[in-house]
Amino acid sequence: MPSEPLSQKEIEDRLRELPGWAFEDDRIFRTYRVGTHFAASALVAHIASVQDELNHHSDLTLGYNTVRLSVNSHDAGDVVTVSDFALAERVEALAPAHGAS
Ligand SMILES: C[C@H](O)[C@H](O)[C@H]1CNC2=NC(N)=NC(=O)C2=N1
Repeated sequence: MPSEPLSQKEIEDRLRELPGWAFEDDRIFRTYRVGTHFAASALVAHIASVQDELNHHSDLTLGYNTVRLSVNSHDAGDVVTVSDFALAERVEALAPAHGAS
């Protein structure tokens, strides 16, 4: 069942609880910085596992020591929904164990 698009205010209210996350071009996104390239690749693998669990997938970009996550909900017409924030909250919870900031 596709989620409903969130309003601009709902997005802004939710982003206030997610430092480091931002909204642009109908997506929410964040860049994590980690200590090494291999640590960044491990973070990508962990995020991918959670995305499969949630059946909600972001665009993940692996840099030298960064991981950029950008996501919206395709089934709602490529706009931001609660599913995107559910993923963001799960990633925020797992990131510290990877030394990500
Ligand atoms: C068929 C499969 O359940 C759907 O395509 C899932 C997969 N992952 C998804 N990821 C995102 N970001 N949006 C979706 O609507 C979505 N739908």
